[in-house]
Amino acid sequence: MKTSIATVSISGDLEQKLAAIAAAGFAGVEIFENDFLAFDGSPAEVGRMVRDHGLEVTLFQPFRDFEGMPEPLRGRNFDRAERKFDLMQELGTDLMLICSNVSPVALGGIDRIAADFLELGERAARRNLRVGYEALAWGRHIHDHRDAWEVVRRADHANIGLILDSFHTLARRIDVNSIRSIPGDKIFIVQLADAPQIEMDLLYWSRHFRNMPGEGDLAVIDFMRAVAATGYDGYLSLEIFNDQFRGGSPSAISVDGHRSLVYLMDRVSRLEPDIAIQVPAMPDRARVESVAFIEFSADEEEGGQLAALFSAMGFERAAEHRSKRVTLYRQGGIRLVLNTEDKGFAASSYLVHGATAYALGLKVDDARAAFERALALGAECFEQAVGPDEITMPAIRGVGGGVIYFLDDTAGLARIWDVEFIPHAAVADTAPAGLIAIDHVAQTVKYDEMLTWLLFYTSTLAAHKTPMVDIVDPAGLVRSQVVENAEGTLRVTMNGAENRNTLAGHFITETSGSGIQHLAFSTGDIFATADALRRNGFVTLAITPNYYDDVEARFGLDPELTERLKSRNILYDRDEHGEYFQLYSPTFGEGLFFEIVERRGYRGYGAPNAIFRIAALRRHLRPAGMPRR
Ligand SMILES: O=C(O)c1ccc(O)c(O)c1
Ligand SMILES: [Mg+2]
Repeated sequence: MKTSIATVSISGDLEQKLAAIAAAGFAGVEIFENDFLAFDGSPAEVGRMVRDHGLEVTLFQPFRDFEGMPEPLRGRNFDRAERKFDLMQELGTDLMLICSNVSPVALGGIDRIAADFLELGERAARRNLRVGYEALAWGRHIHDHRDAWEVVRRADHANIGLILDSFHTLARRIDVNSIRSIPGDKIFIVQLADAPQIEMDLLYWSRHFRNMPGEGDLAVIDFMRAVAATGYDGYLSLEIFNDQFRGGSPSAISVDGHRSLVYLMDRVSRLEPDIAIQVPAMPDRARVESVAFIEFSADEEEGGQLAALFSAMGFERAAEHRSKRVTLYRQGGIRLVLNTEDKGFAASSYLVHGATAYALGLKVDDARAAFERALALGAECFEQAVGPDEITMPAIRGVGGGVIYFLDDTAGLARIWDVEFIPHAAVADTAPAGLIAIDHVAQTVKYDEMLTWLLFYTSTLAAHKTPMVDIVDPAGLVRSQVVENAEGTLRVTMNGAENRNTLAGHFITETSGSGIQHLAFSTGDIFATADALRRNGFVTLAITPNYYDDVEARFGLDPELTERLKSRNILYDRDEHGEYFQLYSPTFGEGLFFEIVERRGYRGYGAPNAIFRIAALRRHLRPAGMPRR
């Protein structure tokens, strides 16, 4: 498969853009005229720069307001096109993109437009150039790829073809199956973009909110299936107008872009196995069976505090690592690993981020396959020296530089706990609290990394994302989106912080980056759990009495239930599937905390309660500017 990206999709000057695009693995680049105009060098120099990076110029664009014009504008447009043909020849590309005319004086008329393209085709042919016609969703007369195709068909010239752009087709909800009857060789290039589903003016939506395939809500897979069915096997070119990307990291955005194309085509080739496009072979998305463990890094002192907290939550100190200062805590199906080594990755993570949950172990159907797929999608492999009796778990780097380990039932990996750890003779300092499993892992990320990690998870693991919700923090909005699988065995909530004053923003600032901010454990009986926790000396986050008045009124709760909730600081929510109960620990360190939930059919995450628990959690934070500990 041949991948390309338009220079407008990323930030930086032309040199920075090309370097990032090449490093991410693209083969081609669309040169946007403005990037060229702003560059202090000749077209030939730009062409050389592109080729020096091992890239090809896939097209030059955009040429605007060409077709269906009255004289003398029509004549001038041909002169203008000839000038750009000169430039293209110097640049070293044979394809020009003409987007449909938006001028109020454009005359329209499909045969008039076709005649203009026939004449331009003749001129292009003299120079061995080609021209592709793209219907902008807001074009004056042509705003549907079916009409653009009719123009191309009537022009009937070898050097005139069609350019498809998923945004324009999908934004207008045009039936993508209409693409299946277009001959593949008349499609000169395919541009791809996704976008979040928001109701707004088409032009504004397109120019500011496009994102990478798989990052938005449009049916880009269906679009691409239809394109693939035509036999098309040319470039797949990202054209992403996005305000955030324009200001983002050129390399990170390029890596996301490349991943999005590989992932898209992986999905398409599984649905349409006979397509002409060659798609890299890789294992299918990994099925997550459970969150097998969470590993914390800390020094001795904070490690002791965390251990006390685990103990208060009813965890049993189950085993010690044979050779390292690593302790395994267990309760129900939950494993927490506390690493207080002063060497190795955990120690360096502690130095940089403080006491955090730096690693996530996922039990998948096939750990090797999950690892291979992640690498094929551009994930960074994680390796560190293992001791003589230790097992190497396949691992990659995840959010905030943390680690994701893959485990499975194969003999080598399933035995890890027995091989590496020595069990304790029952040392339960406290009574179990009925915790069963990890309900969800909550990661806090910088807002402009949200799309990166959503794509990372959904492309690697068999999981989907849910719509974004706003979480109201007294100090600002936090955007929250969930990655989960249908079985409910993987639930990762991602909170994107835009400003450092929010609880999430504070966590990012003070721990030097994104990471796991809280863990939610499930229980089958939140009231019994709350009582057990209390007996263990666990301090529950205090919720205001005002909350309970409101919740009782809002849901029409039995006052007796309200009282049971209130006396235990349990929050309540309900959706069409059932009820939800939550309680929280105060924050530990720079904002790490724990949650305990009981789901009675409920599918959400208690978003309406977030404002109340955030306000309460904030009361425990170290004031800004005060030294750590
Ligand atoms: O927003 C635009 O004007 C514009 C220009 C060229 C394109 O290929 C496109 O999809 C949009
Ligand atoms: Mg386009």
